Amino acid sequence: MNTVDYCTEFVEQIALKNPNETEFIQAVSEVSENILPFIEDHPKYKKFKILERIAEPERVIQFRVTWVDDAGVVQINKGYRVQMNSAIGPYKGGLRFHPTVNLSILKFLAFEQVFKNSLTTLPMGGGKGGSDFDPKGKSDMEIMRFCQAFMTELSKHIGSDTDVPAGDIGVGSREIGYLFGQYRKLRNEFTGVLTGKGLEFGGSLIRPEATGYGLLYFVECMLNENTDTLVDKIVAISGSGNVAQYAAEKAIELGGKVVTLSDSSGYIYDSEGFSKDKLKVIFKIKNENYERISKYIDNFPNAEFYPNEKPWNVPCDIALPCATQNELDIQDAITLHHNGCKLVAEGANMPTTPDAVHYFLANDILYGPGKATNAGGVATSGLEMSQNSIRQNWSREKVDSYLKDIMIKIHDQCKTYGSEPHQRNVNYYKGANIAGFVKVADAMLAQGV
Ligand SMILES: NC(=O)C1=CN([C@@H]2O[C@H](COP(=O)(O)OP(=O)(O)OC[C@H]3O[C@@H](n4cnc5c(N)ncnc54)[C@H](O)[C@@H]3O)[C@@H](O)[C@H]2O)C=CC1
Ligand SMILES: O=C(O)CCC(=O)C(=O)O
Repeated sequence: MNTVDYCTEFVEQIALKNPNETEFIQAVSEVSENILPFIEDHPKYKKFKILERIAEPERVIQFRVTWVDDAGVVQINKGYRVQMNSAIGPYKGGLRFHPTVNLSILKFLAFEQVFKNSLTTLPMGGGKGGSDFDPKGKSDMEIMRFCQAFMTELSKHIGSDTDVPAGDIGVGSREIGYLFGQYRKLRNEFTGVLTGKGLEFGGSLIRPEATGYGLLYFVECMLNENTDTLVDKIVAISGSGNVAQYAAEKAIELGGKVVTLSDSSGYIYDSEGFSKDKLKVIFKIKNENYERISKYIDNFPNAEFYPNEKPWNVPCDIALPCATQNELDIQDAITLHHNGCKLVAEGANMPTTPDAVHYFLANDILYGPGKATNAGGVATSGLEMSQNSIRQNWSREKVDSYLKDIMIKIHDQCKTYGSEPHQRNVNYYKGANIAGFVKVADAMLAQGV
């Protein structure tokens, strides 16, 4: 069978085995595009069906979450944990609370996480979980009761050496606190079973900032590779949650001019660029008041709000999608290109549709895939696990310097596997997929079928 037939058959099998799981099939297809030709050149991986095995979760746990809302009404949600691969370490990956959560989305996220965690150079397997619970409009007490009910079930399946969840969309430090409190009560043990914890109870400095900061450290590497820097670059960012906020903060610190942020209601455009003081207002709107991004205009009337639109039609040098999956499509890619965008790096997981990725690669736009560029978050979670294990708290400077070092190492791995003869740009898409695969694949080979 030639490589093209092998690829086609592989993806067909995945689609047959996982019917209607659109996002999961998309994630596996994207990875296999680079891995299957690599496997053809390294038959040991083919013989032992390593990619086929990576694409089948080791375990999927689904459970009922029942809780009582403020009006005394019983509510029922679905809870999940996908334990995808533990060949190189305990399952590790976030929890997402969002009404769109389903098995397809969590399997795609868990699959991506396996490769991402491998790239971090730390010993972490891949997992992901969450619920279709919608935190929007819920009171603090409702959030607490939901988290307690969710952890009552989840606690049976996780542990500091088994599976260590963290935050993702809809799960920040408040939710991690409630989840941790419930685990501690149920198990009567104080252990690093979650990351992203508060500093008072085992959290790590820099973890909140890590995904956004790491993204910008990676962008710096991509630019440096082309003897360029972030200074004076116009940066468009989507999202306004954890990743977007700290991506904006670090981009500004490195000399960039950040002009957009967004949420699911639309985007704001500030042609003067956000300053650190303006960002503080956004942090307050989003992290304390849980309000819409359009509130920014009340404070800065010169800025503009575009309801129900994405920020990709704003002229920029660099685009950083930091909101959610498939938020940047082919039309957005063409618009970005025509407006002069030279670099796209993903803060979110799989925010770029496959046709848009191929458009970037074909048009010499530097493209950094999320599994490499947003790995700083989980890497710093790995550093939190290390600190918990040795009962220490490292300084901000120490964690930040580890984070920077890890992002440089991820960039190096992408270069090793993604440099192509006669190509000016590193193919980070290919490099990240192959580098992430090799470590997990070799561990699986060594451990037997
Ligand atoms: N928090 C972390 O450490 C990491 C997060 N990620 C990914 O980054 C992305 C953002 O996550 P966080 O910032 O943690 O979540 P968050 O809950 O703090 O923020 C999510 C942001 O995305 C926006 N958003 C959600 N759905 C949207 C939609 N349909 N259209 C436009 N905006 C939308 C929300 O309004 C919010 O501003 C997700 O793809 C997540 O999987 C990736 C690596 C690590
Ligand atoms: O820190 C973690 O374990 C979770 C990070 C995460 O969910 C991600 O990288 O997408």
